[in-house]
Amino acid sequence: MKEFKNFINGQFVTSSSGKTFTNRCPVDNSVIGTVHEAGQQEVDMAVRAAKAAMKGPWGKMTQAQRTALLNNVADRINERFDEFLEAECLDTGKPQKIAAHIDIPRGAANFKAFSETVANHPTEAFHMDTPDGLGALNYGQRTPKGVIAVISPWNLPLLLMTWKVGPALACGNTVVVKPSEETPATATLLGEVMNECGVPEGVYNVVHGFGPDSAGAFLTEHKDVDAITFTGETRTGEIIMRAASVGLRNISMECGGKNPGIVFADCDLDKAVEGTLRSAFVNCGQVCLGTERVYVERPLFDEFVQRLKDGVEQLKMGRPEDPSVDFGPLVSQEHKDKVLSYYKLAVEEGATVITGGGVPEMGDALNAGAWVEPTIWTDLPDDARLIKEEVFGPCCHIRPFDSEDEVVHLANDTNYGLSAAVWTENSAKASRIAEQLEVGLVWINSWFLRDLRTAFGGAKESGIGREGGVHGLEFYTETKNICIKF
Ligand SMILES: NC(=O)c1ccc[n+]([C@@H]2O[C@H](COP(=O)([O-])OP(=O)(O)OC[C@H]3O[C@@H](n4cnc5c(N)ncnc54)[C@H](O)[C@@H]3O)[C@@H](O)[C@H]2O)c1
Ligand SMILES: O=C/C=C/C=C(\O)C(=O)O
Repeated sequence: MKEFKNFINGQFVTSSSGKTFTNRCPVDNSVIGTVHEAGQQEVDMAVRAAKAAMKGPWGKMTQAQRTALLNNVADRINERFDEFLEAECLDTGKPQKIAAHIDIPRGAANFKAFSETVANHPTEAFHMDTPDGLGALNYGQRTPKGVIAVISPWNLPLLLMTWKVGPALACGNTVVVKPSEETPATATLLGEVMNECGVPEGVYNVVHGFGPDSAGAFLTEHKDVDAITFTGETRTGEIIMRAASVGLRNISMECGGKNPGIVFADCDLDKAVEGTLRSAFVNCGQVCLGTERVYVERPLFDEFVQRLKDGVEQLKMGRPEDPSVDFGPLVSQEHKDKVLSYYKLAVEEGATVITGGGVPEMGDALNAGAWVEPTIWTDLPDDARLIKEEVFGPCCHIRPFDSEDEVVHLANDTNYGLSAAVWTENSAKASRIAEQLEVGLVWINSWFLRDLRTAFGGAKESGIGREGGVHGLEFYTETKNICIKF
């Protein structure tokens, strides 16, 4: 039985209120351990420690010293790779094969990439004329914002948390992280790594708990938090924006999606099927960038539906440690109930179920887990709730289209605007479509291919702001203009 404590000022601390909650593994609903819930007192301690650390050794380090420390953190994550892998897969139930390829390596890489960005991006400089003819020089200086609150979700816990902690620390800030209550393990383990690498106390803090009336709300409402970076549901983002409005604190929001996949008849069909299989079903469909609406040009429609169905029916479900397994459970019983309610709704709204639609028979021990079948539907009307709302499960709806204009209209007919995948061998058409899509990210003939130097974020209700590369620097630093009169 494990214990997950808060990590504050370099120490693992229990909750002064004595409040705890149970962390369960969604594979079989077994108990992993007990999590110590942070109350107002622990959140105050964490923010105080983070604020003090800005004035301590961390605040006085050179960029090169900080970079060296963050590189050590990345290396240490890789040295303790198997522990991170096991912790992440117990919390989420995801196959180790996937986490070993995506979550843990990116968790480490996030600590390396942004030090390079900080070192290699200049600030602006402008010479200006003045009436006396002598002129003046303006130049920009980036300074850390201070204490950054990081609120992260459960679907890619280490990856999405370090995607924020990496640049925040590379820019010289300190952080207080509130990981999802579903996945406390890797954020806690990272506390050990920070200590092992000699990251000064108070630079990285973790408070465990829930959203409302718990650590999430206490942290985002805290007046000494200077900026908040959030990944999660759009409705949660709205609540956090309200909290951030007090004291005009800056926010970065990476929220939900209802992402289209657009498959033209001139695509490379093998690649389009394989790519859509990944984009709709990897991580049990729990990826914000995942495809939940697939539009296929009519001549290819029947063949594509059949090929995707065949692919889905070959996915192997099972325990995370089995190397042949591609498909795990959802993250929790609660999320399973939500996804199954959408499976029921789809049928009520008139869907034809091409495959799946229910709960798989997994055998005795696993039947208590959060398993659902990967599911494909066709024939839903464009205004169905299932076409409008994010399910965040292993499912997609496939609909035929006849023209470029029609598919652009269908793809954009949503409140969300995170990402899209376009499949065609005609690059002029691909660019034409990509430029018309109201999203933050378009992949052409690929999906979730990430270059950390590029802008990442969503349009419409999928988010506010961009992180990644220099865009992250804009959020994690305050740019000061210094004007020197000659
Ligand atoms: N755009 C992206 O980059 C991206 C990436 C991953 C996930 N997501 C989105 O995240 C969602 C799934 O994650 P989730 O269910 O963990 O999201 P969620 O919004 O329920 O929770 C996210 C985090 O916010 C915290 N939280 C909840 N209420 C809060 C409150 N009132 N104040 C402060 N904190 C609060 C939670 O405890 C958790 O740590 C999906 O909508 C998905 O699309 C988006
Ligand atoms: O579930 C959402 C995945 C988000 C991925 C990233 O933020 C990233 O790759 O940096």
